[in-house]
Order: sequence, then C-alpha cells, then structure tokens
Amino acid sequence: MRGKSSGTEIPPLNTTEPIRRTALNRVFAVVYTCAIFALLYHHVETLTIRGRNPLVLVVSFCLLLSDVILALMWATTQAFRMRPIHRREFPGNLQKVVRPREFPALDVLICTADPYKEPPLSVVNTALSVMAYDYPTEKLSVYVSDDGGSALTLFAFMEAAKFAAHWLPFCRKFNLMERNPHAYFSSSSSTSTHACCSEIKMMYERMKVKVEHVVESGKVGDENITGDREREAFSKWTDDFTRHEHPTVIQVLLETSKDRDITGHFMPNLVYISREKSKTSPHRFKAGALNVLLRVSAIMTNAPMVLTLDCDMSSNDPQTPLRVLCYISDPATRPNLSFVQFPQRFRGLSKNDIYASEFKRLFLINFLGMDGLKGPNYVGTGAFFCRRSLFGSPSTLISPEIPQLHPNHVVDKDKPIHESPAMLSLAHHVAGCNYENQTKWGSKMGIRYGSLVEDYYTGYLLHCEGWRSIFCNPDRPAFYGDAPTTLVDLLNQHKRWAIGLLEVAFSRYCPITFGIRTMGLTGLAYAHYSFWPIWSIPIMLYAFLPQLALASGISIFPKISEPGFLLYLFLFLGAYGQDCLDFLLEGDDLRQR
Ligand SMILES: O=c1ccn([C@@H]2O[C@H](COP(=O)(O)OP(=O)(O)O[C@H]3O[C@H](CO)[C@@H](O)[C@H](O)[C@H]3O)[C@@H](O)[C@H]2O)c(=O)[nH]1
Ligand SMILES: [Mn+2]
Repeated sequence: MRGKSSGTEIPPLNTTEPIRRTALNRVFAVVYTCAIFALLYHHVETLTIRGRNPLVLVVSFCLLLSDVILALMWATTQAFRMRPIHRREFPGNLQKVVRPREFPALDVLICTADPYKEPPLSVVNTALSVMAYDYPTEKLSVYVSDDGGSALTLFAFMEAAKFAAHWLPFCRKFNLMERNPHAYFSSSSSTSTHACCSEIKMMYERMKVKVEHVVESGKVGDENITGDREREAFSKWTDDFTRHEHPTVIQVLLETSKDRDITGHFMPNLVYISREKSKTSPHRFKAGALNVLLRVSAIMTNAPMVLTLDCDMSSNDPQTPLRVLCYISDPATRPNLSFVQFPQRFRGLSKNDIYASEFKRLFLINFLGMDGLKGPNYVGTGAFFCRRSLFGSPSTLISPEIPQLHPNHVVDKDKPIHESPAMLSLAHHVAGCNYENQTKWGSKMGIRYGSLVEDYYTGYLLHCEGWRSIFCNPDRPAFYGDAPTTLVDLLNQHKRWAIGLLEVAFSRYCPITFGIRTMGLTGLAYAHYSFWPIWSIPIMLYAFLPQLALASGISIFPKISEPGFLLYLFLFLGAYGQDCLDFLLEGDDLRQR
C-alpha cells in the first residue's frame, strides 16, 4: 500500500492514504446539485402553473417538501465524500519507538444498567476480555458502573475476580486472540488445541452456574458469601436499598499492588461502583454514570488514557491498546487528539444482513469520510480518550473543583487503595448524587448533558472546542457487541436516538448554524446526524402519495416519453449507484445491498 507516513520517526507507527474516488465524488456532487435544482424548479413550476386545482396543489406541495428535505439531507452527506481517508497502524513498530515501561496507564470504564436486560455474566465477560489485554497489567484498571445498583452484578464480579487469576495467565500462555471467555469457549479453537483447556473451561462453567443461579434466585444468599469482606460489601443492600434510591457502593475487587494471578504476575485493578441514587436528583443516565467513573478513576489511578465501553460490547483483539498508542505516541497525530474511535461491530448478524443491522454506513463509510476532516464522532463505546481532552479546549484547561480530579494529578501508588480510607471516602464523595451541583461537570467538563445521545453530543462539542479524533479500523475487529434483538428494543433504541439528535438540532449548538460556522464541513457532517429523524417526513409522504394520487387520477411522476423522466432516472440511479459503489468498494458483496 502506498501511504504517507505521518510520523517523523522511522519506522512509521501509522500511515494515511486518501481514498481514490474522492475526485470523482466532487465532480459528481456538482452535476447532481444541478439536477436537484432542476427538479425543485420543476416542482415550483407545477405548483404555480397547475396549482389551481386544490388536490394538485396539495400533492405538488408535498412533493416539493419531500424533495427539499431529501436535497438537504443529500447536501449534508457530501461532507462525508469530500475527503475520505484510510488509515493503517503498525503496532509491531511500537516497541522500537516507545518502551513498554513508558506506555501510559489505561483506565477502562464499563457501564451496565440492568441485571435482567444485561446479564451479569455477559458484563463479566466484557470486563475479563479487557483485563486480559496485551498491556502491562500494572498500568491497567477496569472500573464498572452499575446503574442497576444490583448485588447480583457485584456478586458476579467477585466471582470474576477469582476466575481472572486463572484466566489471564491462560490467555498469556497460549497467546489467545479471543479473550472473552464465553466467546472463546463457544468457539471451535477452545476444544482442540490446549490440553489444560478443559480444566479452565470447567472453572468457567462453575462460575457461570453460580452466577446464573444467583441471578435466577434474585438474591445473594448466605451460602454464596465466603468471607467477611464479602459479607460487609453485601450488607449495604438493606431493605430500603432500591435501584432508584441508594447510597454509593464502591468495592475494590482486585488491586495491582497486592493481588497476583496463579503464576505470581500482577493483576489489573478491578473496581465495582454503584453511584448514589436519589429520586430527587437527576441521574443523567449513561452520561452521569460515565462522569462518576471519570471522577472515581481519577482519584484511584488517573490514567491519561481512558477507554469507554458498553457492557454489551467486548474486546476481540488483545492488541487494541497498542494500536491506539500508534496514534497517541506519534508526534504527528498526537496534537489536539481527543479520542481514537473503533467501529461498532455486531455478533450474530445473518450472512446477507437483510435488515442492515451492521450499520455499515454509520460506523464505517461515514467514519472514513469524517476521518479526513476533524475525525469520527464518538459513538459511546470502543473509544479511547485522552483524559485531558475532557477538561476544556486544547488551549485552555479547565481545572476541576478539587485538585485530585485534575488530569495531571499524580496518584500516590505506594499505598493500596483499600488501606487508604481518605482515598475511599473521597471516591464515595465524588460519586454522590449532589456532587455535580454548581460544578462544570456535564457542561464544560466530562461527558456532556443535554441530549439523550450523550456520545454524539459530547463528540460534537469536543470537535467544536478544537479537538480532533481518529478512526481506527483494523482488519480484525477490535470489539464485538450485541445489536437489539427484538423489534420493540429496536424501536425504543431508534426513538431514543431520534429524540436525542433532535435535542441537539434544536439547541443553541445546532450543527447547521453553530457547527458549520465553527468547523465547516465537519459541522455539515454533524448536521446530517442531528437532522436524521426528519427523513421520516419524505419517507411517509412517498409511501402514501403515489396511491392517493393514483386514486384521484393525478399523475405525480413524468411519463417515460417526457424529458422530466430522464431527470428522475438520473437522480434515482445516481444516488443509488453511488451508494452501492461506496459499499462495494468497502468490502461488501452485492447480496448485502
Ligand atoms: O441509565 C443508564 C442507561 C444506560 N446505561 C448504559 O449505557 C450503555 C448503552 O445503553 P444501551 O441501552 O445499550 O443503548 P444503545 O442504543 O445500544 O447504545 C448506543 O447509543 C447510546 C446513546 O447514544 C450510546 O451511549 C451507546 O454507546 C451506543 O452503543 C449500556 O452499557 C447501558 O448499561 C447506563 O449506564 N445508565
Ligand atoms: Mn447497546
């Protein structure tokens, strides 16, 4: 591959290459714009000349409205086509440039919210998959936020901490690529290759049975509690403890400074957090949970690199943090870098993906386009942040209200966390439900509040502040997640997205005005998403108009013999053809279209 090295070092850590069809895209955009204007002119003409008949008037107006919206949406998609690029990174070269001792620490933040919709066993699998990263374990910490406030989830994590002491060395010994235990034991590679596999598989099965039994029974019984520390932890679940009203629970389950796996190797930190909830204070859903995780992790480890992960998405490649380092350690890509975003990929889609659940345009093709501008938007999971970027713009650092939360604060690692009551009590304090009152959390710091799609909104505001992001799309997917499986879940998810996006569209940071003014084409790309819900208007109108028009004897499309027909033909084939080409050139086959 021909590529331009963006680093000054030799060997290169990463390369970028413009996608070749860009020139064609630009020419096509000019021609297609002319065709759109011709169509709109045609509609206006029909409306003014033939519009004396009220039915024709209504129909023509609806067509004009639909086509204006479609034209606007088409215009916003051009942002993705003006400068798409492909990137590659070379983790193999990393050790020649940075020594593992100098790797930055990594805090992984995992969110879960409901032990029945998001089974604790699968959350545990997510955590184990990242705890087993090929990364210096003493630099790795995993923080789990449980918005369900469930003893069942804590129990699952206590079991996971014990299992991890066997699982992590097993992964290292056999250099497994698949480090999510559930995925590994369900795959064929687990059955044949390793003799001691059956032993660890049995251990996993025992943990699974125990956790599932506890979840089924709905409570952690006395027989499941093995020590005083565990008993003390579960004693917080008193009778008036509900998921909407409870005190903060923080449980340090594994600590690098004292816990070792069965081979005597360091374990990563593993911390369970269920933030304080009260019916009288807003909890801000996932954005609130992530901000609590950001603060608690700042107090305990304050790693400069932060990975946010949904509990329904686990690692599929242990080398992923090294790929991120290829950008973070490169002086050419490092300046103003806020986050490195990996695409969301889903398990279990059918081969031809007839429902387009892969979201390939959203998570791949559009990302390649945005990567050539200021970078892809944040999609809530699979993103590695530079912690500093969540505290003000590149030029102006906003200091948090207490020095321990400052991104440059150095945590004293001599004392284990559980022996430091001051640290634990501060961690409880910053996880309190009133902590954020009169602070800049959610407005200028951390994950931003104000939209149900906190990921989109936060990424957008970070880009407006002058930060950039990078799209990393290795051949082996870095993460695999679960897509909604029922129609009701899917509709709820889309409704949530639509409301959240419109909240941004009609805010004072509307991408059409504020976004485009601040960052040009990137703002236009953001406008494409925030106005995505208005697609529904032309879709509804085009779904019903032809039948209504046919029933009332009005023709709404030109006849084949009329010149207007060619215009429609070009507009239709042009849009679909270009779309199809985008997909084919990014590795789809025709059946998937
Ligand atoms: O009060 C809440 C609600 C949700 N979550 C967690 O947020 C994540 C995402 O929620 P999910 O129900 O899976 O929503 P999706 O629609 O699948 O998520 C997509 O859309 C969200 C909103 O834009 C993003 O945050 C996600 O990263 C993105 O994958 C999950 O891990 C939840 O456990 C919380 O922690 N607290
Ligand atoms: Mn999800």
